[in-house]
Amino acid sequence: MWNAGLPWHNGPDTWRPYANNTGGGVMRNHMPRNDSNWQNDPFYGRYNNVNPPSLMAQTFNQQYARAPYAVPNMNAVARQRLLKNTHVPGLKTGQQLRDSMHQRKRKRVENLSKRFDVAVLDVKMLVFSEKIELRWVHSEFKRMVKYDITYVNVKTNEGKSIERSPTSPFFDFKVEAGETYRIDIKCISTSNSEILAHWTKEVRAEFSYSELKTLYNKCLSFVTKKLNNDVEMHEFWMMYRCKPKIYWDEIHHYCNDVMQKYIKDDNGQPGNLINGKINGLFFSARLNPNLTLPQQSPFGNVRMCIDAVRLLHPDKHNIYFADFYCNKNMHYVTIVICVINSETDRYCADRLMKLNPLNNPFVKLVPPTARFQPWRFFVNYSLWVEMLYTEDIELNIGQFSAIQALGAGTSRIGGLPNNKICNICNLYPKQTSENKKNLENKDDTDSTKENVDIIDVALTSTLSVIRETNNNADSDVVDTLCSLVDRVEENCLSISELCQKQDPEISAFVEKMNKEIIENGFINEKKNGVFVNISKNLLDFVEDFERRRDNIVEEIEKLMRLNYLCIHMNYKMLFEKKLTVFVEMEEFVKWAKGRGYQFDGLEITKPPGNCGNGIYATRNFRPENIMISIPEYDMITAGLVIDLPFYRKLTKNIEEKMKPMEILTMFFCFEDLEKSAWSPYLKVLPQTFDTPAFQKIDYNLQELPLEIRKYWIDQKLEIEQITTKLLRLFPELTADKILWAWHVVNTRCIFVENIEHDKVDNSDGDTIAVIPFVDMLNHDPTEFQGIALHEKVNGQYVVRAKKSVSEGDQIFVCYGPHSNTRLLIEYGFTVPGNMNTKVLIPKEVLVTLAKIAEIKVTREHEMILDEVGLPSHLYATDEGPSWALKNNIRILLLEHWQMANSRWKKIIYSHDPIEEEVENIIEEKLKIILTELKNGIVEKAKKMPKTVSWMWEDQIRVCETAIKSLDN
Ligand SMILES: C[S@@+](CC[C@H](N)C(=O)[O-])C[C@H]1O[C@@H](n2cnc3c(N)ncnc32)[C@H](O)[C@@H]1O
Repeated sequence: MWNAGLPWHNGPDTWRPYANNTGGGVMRNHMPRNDSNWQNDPFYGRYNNVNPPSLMAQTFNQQYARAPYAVPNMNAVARQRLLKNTHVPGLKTGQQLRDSMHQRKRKRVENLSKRFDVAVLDVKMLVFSEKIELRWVHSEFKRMVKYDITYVNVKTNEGKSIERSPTSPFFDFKVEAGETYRIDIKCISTSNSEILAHWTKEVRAEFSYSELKTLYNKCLSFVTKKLNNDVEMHEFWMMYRCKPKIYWDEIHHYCNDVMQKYIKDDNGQPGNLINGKINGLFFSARLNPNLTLPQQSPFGNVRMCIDAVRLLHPDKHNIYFADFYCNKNMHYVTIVICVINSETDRYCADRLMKLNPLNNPFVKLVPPTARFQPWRFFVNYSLWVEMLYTEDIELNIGQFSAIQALGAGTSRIGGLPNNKICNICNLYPKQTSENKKNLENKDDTDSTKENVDIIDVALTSTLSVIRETNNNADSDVVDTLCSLVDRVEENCLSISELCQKQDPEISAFVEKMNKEIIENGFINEKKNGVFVNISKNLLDFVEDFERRRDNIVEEIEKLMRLNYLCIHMNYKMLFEKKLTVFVEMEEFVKWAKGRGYQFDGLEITKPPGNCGNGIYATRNFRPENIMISIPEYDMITAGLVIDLPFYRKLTKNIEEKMKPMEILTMFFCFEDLEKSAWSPYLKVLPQTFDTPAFQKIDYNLQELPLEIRKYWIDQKLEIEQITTKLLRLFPELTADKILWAWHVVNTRCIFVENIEHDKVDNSDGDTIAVIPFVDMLNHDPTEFQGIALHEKVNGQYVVRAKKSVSEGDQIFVCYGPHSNTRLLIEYGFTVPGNMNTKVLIPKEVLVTLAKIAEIKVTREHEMILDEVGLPSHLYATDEGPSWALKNNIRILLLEHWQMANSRWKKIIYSHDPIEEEVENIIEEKLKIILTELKNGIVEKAKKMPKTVSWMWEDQIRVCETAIKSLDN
């Protein structure tokens, strides 16, 4: 039976004491059992550390019985040699390397901060894995300054310097994920070159939260893609960690039997948020398809097993998603396990994606169904789940067994690089993200980077040959060999070396390896054959590579040439587009100033996110200050358009009058991008819109909340009617052009009371205008600082500051107290945490709910409800149900005698406060009504497709807030 009470081994090995193998001790107090009833015995669960028969692994003893030379003693020279050569994560040698790296980094940062003794610039920074955005406050230093920005990759020392004027206090640059950049911004006087202020920082290019979330979603779709969203998981009972014997030796001899966590290496996505940031110990829970523990590991020849519940208990641990990547064949997900409220837990809670331990597709815990039953644990097997436990672990909580090693612990110092080509797990797969770099290196032989992968594959297969060949070999020796192969690999993978065709180096390494084997006396009569085979394989590999290298390189070059062509074209297009956008905006600003628009202290910039352009303050404004002023004659109104010679002529034969919306839509359909007097303005207008109408999404009416249905129907009707009419009047137009023009007007027009015009049909009013520049202001329903008004006395349309505005702020206005559904349908965006969400309760629904709340509703009540005509609305604010809704309930609670002879009017329209007793009943009934309403919406939401379910969830939240306020 697997490790059940039998001694670890009977040999004279000195490291035995830490291996909890004596049959006693806290974790090992089980009795060896051979019965088949283990599943039914609660004592025989995960807590007593005995494994079900399906988990039984071969113990060391079993292996020992078959292979007399398994795990022999290692002589001191060999051990020394191994320590020197082998890179085993967690082993002191590697740790020292990393410690000194960190020390150097700290020193660098300290030195940097000492360099300048001047004011510190206030810089805000957004870090992504592919770019870093900087924005700084230009306030104290008035006009006569410039900003020098330098960024340098601290590893390669490559970087750039650029200069920025005070009107452009922002900059962004592309980065390599995982690389650290030193950024310096200096504010320099242009008159005497004195440095007035300075800011510097070393920043690692790593995932922003949204990037991590995208990676998480990619991982989710990877694990759910199969079998109609069924996640492939198997149960496990133990978590295990395999390492070379020397690793455990070291812990036993030098670390008091405490396995210390160590800094996470560079495995995985280079931009992940854990490499070099948190300490941990990797564990796995993956079993063979027949649920037995694997008998081989690439990480070492001794396996430590720990009861899963020790490392993974929802009361004690939080788990986080940290990474998703692949190395050619296998996809990996990295799950971080933290002791709740530990330092690492706090770090992870701020940066990583927390997983629900009871419900996630990677490592799932199932609570006991009865008392004394143990927790159950499941792990996904469609990808490799790496679990990083972030605390130290005492060796005595584990059980140890010997297994077959397939390697030395890692095949690269610092970790294996991920596969950057894979579309499944890369946010920016190599083909696209490295366009620029590849283009710049077009003729550089570095291009043979692809070679790396081929050689990588070849070496991996060499390793597998070694594994196969030396089935019975001493695993310490195999470890040494593997580490040497790693070193060969590390050397040959240097691209420039490879391209200079320094393959002899590989041969030199192989030779060196052979010498090492002989020097250390590993070879004796018995094993000679095995090692000759191994070295022969390596030599074969080198020769084979030599033979095929030219072909390989030629093939790759062919591919690269093709690739470059595409990359070059794409990059050129992208660059040209960016440049065009920039130039167009400058042209627009010049054009606007030329027409008398005033907007000193403002500039148009693209804010983060997907919201087009926005207006930013480049200086402070006080409340009431005018920020924008536009001559009123420049507002684009229906009256202005219809009087323009071109449109007068165009509409001369049209007898019917056109409405303002139709005229403005016609204007944006016909204005010529190049020849129009508004050309610079037309060029900065958006080409597309995110509204459902523009995206051609047709909602099923029944799936929309009542609150928005009418708005959606009306919008569709308006677009349909305007399209039909404009196509009839101007057959040269297309429906798509009309749709675009209608959107320009609808998303940008502003309420203005226009003077009546005899050629404009103002039967529905004439209150819209498109006002260039002002229409660049984005919406914020709560924090808006701008109030826009037509100041007729001054003949200007102005935007004033409602409150103080600081330099660097984006200026917002409020488009209206719109719910997110309305914002989406009308403007194509939503606002997180929008308090204007509204739940509409139509009269019929209110009456039905009132009856459920045992209110006796009669025809008379309904007639009074109709006559009073108050809407029954709920809003997301926590002030409770609206006065109107309460009043409607009050109406429904009227007694028959109170309604007779219009007596109800005195009650309902009275200014006296409602009596406390009545108020209490109203609230009691409202609570029942709203709870029923909420339950109804919850049921409805369950049936809704994803595209609209958020709308229903918003409605549920509003109901819950109202119910809660009644409770209070
Ligand atoms: C009057 S325009 C504002 C200027 C616009 N951003 C541009 O690039 O021209 C209205 C449009 O701006 C975008 N927008 C405004 N406020 C937004 C916000 N808070 N979030 C996202 N997009 C917003 C929406 O696309 C909306 O249709």
